[in-house]
Amino acid sequence: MHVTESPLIIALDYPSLDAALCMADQLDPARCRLKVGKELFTRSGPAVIEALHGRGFEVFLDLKFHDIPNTVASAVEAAAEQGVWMVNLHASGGRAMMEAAANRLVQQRLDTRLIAVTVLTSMQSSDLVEVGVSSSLDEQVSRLAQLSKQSGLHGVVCSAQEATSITSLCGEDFLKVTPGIRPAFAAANDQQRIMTPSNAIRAGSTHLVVGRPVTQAENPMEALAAIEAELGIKA
Ligand SMILES: O=C(O)c1cc(=O)[nH]c(=O)n1[C@@H]1O[C@H](COP(=O)(O)O)[C@@H](O)[C@H]1O
Repeated sequence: MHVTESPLIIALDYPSLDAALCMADQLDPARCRLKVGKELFTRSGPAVIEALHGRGFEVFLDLKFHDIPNTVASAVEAAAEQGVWMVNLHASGGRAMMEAAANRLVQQRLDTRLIAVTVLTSMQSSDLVEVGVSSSLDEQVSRLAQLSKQSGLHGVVCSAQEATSITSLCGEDFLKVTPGIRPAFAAANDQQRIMTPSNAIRAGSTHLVVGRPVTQAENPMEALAAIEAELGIKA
């Protein structure tokens, strides 16, 4: 497996193994990590993880688990046994769920990073009100980040807009994995809390998740190169 210095994680949000591997084959494990999400994993299963590992990529398995503690701990264990670099769950599942999952990785000596989604980057304040959360969006993200840290997780998924405050609350080493990354040339799509790649790094994001700005670009490799240039990464 190649361990890259790049903060970039490319989201392989494709409907088939073939389409995902077609993109992976244009990419280089020295340049980025890859994220496998719900659609691709539901269609292709663990075969996609194996195929990406075989090409030298570190993989973030993004299935955002949210269930009772024993179920989530067992699912996280199953993901980690496939050798993935990172796996995630929803922090709103609570302390007992997160502790069970984190403890399971320690007990089984599994070296996979476990991170928690705070508030989805597709949500804004009014969406939180609608689901009965009365605190502000920033307060909710901070609360869930601190709970994730106390529960033994390695970091969180948040928007880059919250990365600075999470660093001051949870420390530099606490991972801030930020989707909603939108270079100036890209459309926001369904993302609400967005930031450019360079501003996200300046704000303290440790990893940037980029999907459609690269995968749906007319020329994906040119789009990736533009993001790398913005970040000062030499090709
Ligand atoms: O956990 C995630 O990866 C995630 C959390 C979140 O709050 N927002 C979010 O967009 N994501 C994922 O990050 C990716 C973003 O893709 P684009 O919006 O196409 O760049 C998608 O695969 C989402 O499933």
